[in-house]
Amino acid sequence: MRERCSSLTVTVLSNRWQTQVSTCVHGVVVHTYALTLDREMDVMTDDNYMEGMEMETENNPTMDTDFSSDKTYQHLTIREGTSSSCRRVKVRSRPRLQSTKSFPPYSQCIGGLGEDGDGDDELSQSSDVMREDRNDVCQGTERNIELIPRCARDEVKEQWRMRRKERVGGRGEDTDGLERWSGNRRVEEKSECEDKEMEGGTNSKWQHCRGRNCSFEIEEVDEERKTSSEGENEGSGESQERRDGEAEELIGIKEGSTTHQWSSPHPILSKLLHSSSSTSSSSSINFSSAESDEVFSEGEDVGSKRRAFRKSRSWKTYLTMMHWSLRRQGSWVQLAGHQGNFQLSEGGEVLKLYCEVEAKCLDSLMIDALRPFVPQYHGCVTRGEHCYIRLEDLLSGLRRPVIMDCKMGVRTYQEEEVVKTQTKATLRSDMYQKMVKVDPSAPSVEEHEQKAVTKSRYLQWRDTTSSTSTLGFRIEGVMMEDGSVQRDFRKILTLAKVTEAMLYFTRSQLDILKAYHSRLLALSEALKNSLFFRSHEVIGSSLLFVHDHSSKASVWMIDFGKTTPLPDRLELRHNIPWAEGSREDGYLIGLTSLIASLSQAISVASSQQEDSCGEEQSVA
Ligand SMILES: Nc1ncnc2c1ncn2[C@@H]1O[C@H](COP(=O)(O)OP(=O)(O)OP(=O)(O)O)[C@@H](O)[C@H]1O
Ligand SMILES: O=P(O)(O)O[C@@H]1[C@H](O)[C@H](O)[C@@H](OP(=O)(O)O)[C@H](OP(=O)(O)O)[C@H]1O
Repeated sequence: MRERCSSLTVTVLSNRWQTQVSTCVHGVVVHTYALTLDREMDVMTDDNYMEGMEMETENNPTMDTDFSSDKTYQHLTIREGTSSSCRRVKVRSRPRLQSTKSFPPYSQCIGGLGEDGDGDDELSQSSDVMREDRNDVCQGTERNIELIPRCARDEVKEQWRMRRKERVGGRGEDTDGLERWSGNRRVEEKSECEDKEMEGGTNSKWQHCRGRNCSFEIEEVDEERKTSSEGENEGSGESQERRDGEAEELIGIKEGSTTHQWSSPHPILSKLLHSSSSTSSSSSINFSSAESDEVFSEGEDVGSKRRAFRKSRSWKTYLTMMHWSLRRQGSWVQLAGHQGNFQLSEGGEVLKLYCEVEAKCLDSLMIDALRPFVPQYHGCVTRGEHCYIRLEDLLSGLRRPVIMDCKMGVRTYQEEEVVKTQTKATLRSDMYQKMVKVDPSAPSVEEHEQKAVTKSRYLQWRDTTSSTSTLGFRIEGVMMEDGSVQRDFRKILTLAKVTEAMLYFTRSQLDILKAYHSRLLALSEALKNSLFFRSHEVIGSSLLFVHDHSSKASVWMIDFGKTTPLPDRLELRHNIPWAEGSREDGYLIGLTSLIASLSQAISVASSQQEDSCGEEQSVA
């Protein structure tokens, strides 16, 4: 006989809600725990968030009723049937973002199917089997050097180029570097078959991958909305405003991601999941506001899901809680860099395709003065045929993050690339085409004839057409809270324009600007004390600026794929221009420019604020 009961406990604590949902089916308790929500339900706290769902047998002795036993809190407990057990909240700490007080407005939900989405599927399916054997996880890099004799990233880049060529068919080369991100918001999800073989510990018989789980939640909550509006509010006409609000919430879920675990699938969930997964074939989804509708209606068997859902009305509450919980998860966005380099992972991590150079840098950085400025590095993991480095997801927990990627240094090519060009140059027609697209007069006569340029020629040209050569950094891209991406900043040449970009990026919010400014000053201090910095040529590395509407802002050093150790006893100053053979990278020139630009932006924003205060006073 089917035995089903559920309980929901909501603990109101100050301005947060802590909740636990427990459901008992067949004598087994499924509970969602530790949903810690702000009252506005959209502010993620940095140090506390819902980690997942677990399953226990009802007689499991490890019960924990932390929340309900706390007498100082108000309680709202809704119970049907018998009670359940709840395990201790899993709290994960991560470096704190600097808090400020402002709340940037956001107008739309983010999302976006980026270009090339179809191709992404192919790649993620072919290269990422996503069956993570815990035994494959190796700390450090030694094992991976054996596993991957050459940098997997090169192979993947090559694959992308090949695939791009195939896709454009007879038209020849990539015309605008589509193997790289155009900056659209992107979430890599796992394919259906991968769902079935999700990574898991030895105890886990069945696990649900975060990507699939997300789409399931979206579909089900969406269905709930449809069902209730049809069944209960038919004809009453829901206001568009509310629908929009809900859609926004749903996007919030879709972007979110988490890994939930059950030791066996709940029958209803299983059914719903089955219907969900069997209708969704995408293994790689890019969300865009323009195409988000497709995400919702992707060949779904709406009727059957509706029927299933009607049977499980009691799950409404449960799903709503899941909805809330998932909103707490950050959304993954890759603003710049190579397509196919990243994968989502569970537990606030992202996986970046293994590169020995980068892994070695990260190893060193974890014991360096720069550690607080670098995403936590958790060693490597093998997935399918590739090895990945496990990095802290710097967007984890942020909602509608606003991001800026600044590529640091006065050059983005390594000295060896220049030498290579002089000895055996590989001609790149894709780079020639990118060049011509921006400036048809840029290639030399010879290059026009060849319809190709060398990589170092292209990179040098790119550096001079951006602020890289002059200011020691360039803004690779900016993504605003609505998901819109600006890549035109790469053409900026002057500090005044960078300042304008800063004001745009921060919407002139003083607190955010100040937070960034002081973080960069702190970084500047740390760089002085860094052995790593002194002994490495830092090329093509970025500073990732991240803030969100909840007044958090921080800057992180990322991308060490072209950062190489110097020969013994050679130390760089990093603040002088490059001359061939000097290996100077000009990283500090870039940092100084960024700090100067932020100072200017702070002055501008302060006077804007004073002006508006003055205007208000004169009106009053
Ligand atoms: N640890 C992280 N947490 C969150 N986002 C990240 C992280 N690392 C990278 N990203 C995102 O991915 C983008 C590209 O990162 P990165 O520069 O490391 O990639 P890449 O492919 O090596 O780039 P490039 O082609 O410039 O060498 C960044 O702009 C950022 O949006
Ligand atoms: O930004 P753009 O104008 O598209 O140009 C790319 C950019 O300079 C990348 O830094 C570079 O990758 P690396 O940093 O890894 O060298 C890439 O080379 P690639 O095409 O060989 O990957 C270029 O195509």
